[in-house]
Amino acid sequence: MNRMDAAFEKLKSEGKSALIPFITVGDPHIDITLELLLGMERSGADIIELGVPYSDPLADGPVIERASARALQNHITIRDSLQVAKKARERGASIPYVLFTYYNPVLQYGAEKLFNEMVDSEISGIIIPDLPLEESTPIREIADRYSIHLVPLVAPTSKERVKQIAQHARGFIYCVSSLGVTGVRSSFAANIEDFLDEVRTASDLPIAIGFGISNAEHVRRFSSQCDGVVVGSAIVRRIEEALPLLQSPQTAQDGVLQICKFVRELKS
Ligand SMILES: O=P(O)(O)OC[C@@H](O)[C@@H](O)c1c[nH]c2ccccc12
Repeated sequence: MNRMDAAFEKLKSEGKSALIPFITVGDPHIDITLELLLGMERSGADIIELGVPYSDPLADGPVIERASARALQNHITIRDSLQVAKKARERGASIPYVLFTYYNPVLQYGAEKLFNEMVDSEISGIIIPDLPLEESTPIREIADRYSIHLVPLVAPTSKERVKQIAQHARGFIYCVSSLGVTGVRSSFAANIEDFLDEVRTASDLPIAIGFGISNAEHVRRFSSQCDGVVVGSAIVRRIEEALPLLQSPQTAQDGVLQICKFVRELKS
């Protein structure tokens, strides 16, 4: 049983939905990432998406694009993401982590090597947004060998592909709430509840929703229908706002606490 499966099962038995924050590794510094992983867990995060910064984040809006640029100034790599996950485990972190990376860094690093090291870092899953179903078989076969979940994305436009994607899904199914790129939204696709029902009937796996979820009301709205709710840009934007605190050793902890306070609000 993968750590992620256990987390979803436990939450389901408690009638709860997973709060799944996304942060970019190394934004603004790898030591801050470590403190955020531990602090967000203490603040109610149930699963954390660890974003590997990339120079060409096609599916990302401006907030995460800027976070990737800040992290790349520190030359953050996939290896750093694996190491910070391992350090968090050594510091007592127990919630599941999902590595979030575009396909190119996976190819550069070597898929076999990556999955082998993900086991060592106790990372439970991976999301590769620009890996289409048609090209995903070799990666899924490696992932299955290491019992790591290759989590697929489905969007309202996926239509009949939802069934195909669901058949090959592992871990959970990431439902994108609306078209376009990541980023805070005030409204979602009109038929979003129908879309979620469609995904629900296509698979027994947990389903999580992401894109634009930015406050406790959004989290509450989707928690009844989804097993997980992903919040990225709204958290990353608070990291950006707290940069002056985070970038000075004397006040970094205050900055971390500010972000953790927001996570606690989302979980409330
Ligand atoms: O930032 P948002 O709107 O809260 O959406 C989550 C998103 O950040 C995270 O899951 C993610 C970051 N980059 C992505 C690219 C594609 C799909 C999902 C993502």
